[in-house]
Amino acid sequence: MDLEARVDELLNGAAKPPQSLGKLEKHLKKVILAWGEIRSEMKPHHIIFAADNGVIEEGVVNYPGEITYLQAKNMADGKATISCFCQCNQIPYSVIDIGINNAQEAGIDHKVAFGTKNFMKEEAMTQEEFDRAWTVGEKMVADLIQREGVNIFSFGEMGIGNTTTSSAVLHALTGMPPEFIVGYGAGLSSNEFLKHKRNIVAKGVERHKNKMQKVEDILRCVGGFDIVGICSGMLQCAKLGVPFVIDGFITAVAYACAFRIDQTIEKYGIPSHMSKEPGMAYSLLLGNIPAEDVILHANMALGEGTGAILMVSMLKTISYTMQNMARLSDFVLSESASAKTAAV
Ligand SMILES: Cc1cc2ncn([C@H]3O[C@H](COP(=O)(O)O)[C@@H](O)[C@H]3O)c2cc1C
Ligand SMILES: O=C(O)c1cccnc1
Repeated sequence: MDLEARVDELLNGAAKPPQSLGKLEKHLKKVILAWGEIRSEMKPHHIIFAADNGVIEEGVVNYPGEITYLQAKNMADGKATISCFCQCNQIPYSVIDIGINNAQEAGIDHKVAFGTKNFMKEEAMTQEEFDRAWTVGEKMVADLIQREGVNIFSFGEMGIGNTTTSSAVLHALTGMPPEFIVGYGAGLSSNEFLKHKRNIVAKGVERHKNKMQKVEDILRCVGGFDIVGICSGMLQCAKLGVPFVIDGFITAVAYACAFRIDQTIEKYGIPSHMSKEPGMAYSLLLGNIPAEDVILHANMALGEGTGAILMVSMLKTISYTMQNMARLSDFVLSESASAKTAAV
């Protein structure tokens, strides 16, 4: 029997009506097919990349840039939302400083630079900075697989200005007008604010349009170090046969970029939560994940990866259940019931 048939047997042979665990069954099947074998243990790890963005000079955020460092520190100290979600669900996590604009320590130091440059004035990063950020994402994933046997990843980010850079990347990648992509980000605000943010996204992309033929160039010109790290991390997952969970607008944009670079990534990306940000559903769809496959619609908009942690927990639950519950073949039916069942 091939692997797909064995997974179907695992799911349909459990003592329950077929497909009664709905989308959980579908996603567990995707995880197992990504692994290439049925495994009894799920070993998750959540990676949060943190970096600052020069474009916040343009007034596209409601918070000071210092929050990136302070919240990344909170994360590393176990005091942020994502830390509590991870602790409560016993999921290990790492906070990676891939470009925080602060000399003090917050998480694991892989700082490429003290934030990107303002893309309204120049390219967000140099080619050398891009290459280093790319390598950080690849290496983090490869090391965790090799050292700790991680077999499912999830990603999150921390970076004031990240909904602006992600919107710019998505706009440059697809041509989709900013009106359909740009949302409020962290903090509720006015229509005027939204119009200004859309304008910055449109102008920033326009400014660099002649240099952005490849996805990598889009990320380099208008993206952020964290988006680059997530994108390369996802591609590394696919290369090494490990599935990953997608949550949040920024991570979904990184997924859309990764898909554009290598479509085999589709076999490895598992959706979790649908963010309030308007470009989220579209970003997933670009990587062939329809909105109906997203299990959680909780109106969260955080970016740290809280939805991913809930999804990993659900995947662990369904995996445990399929391996430990009774089988339909274990039922010992009375003769009359067997005759009835046979007749159905
Ligand atoms: C206290 C605080 C904690 C956060 N945790 C995640 N984000 C989220 O908000 C930021 C993106 O929104 P924008 O593009 O509007 O800056 C990212 O850092 C994201 O992770 C936070 C934002 C704040 C203020
Ligand atoms: O959807 C997200 O990922 C998001 C929304 C608001 C702020 N930060 C992230």
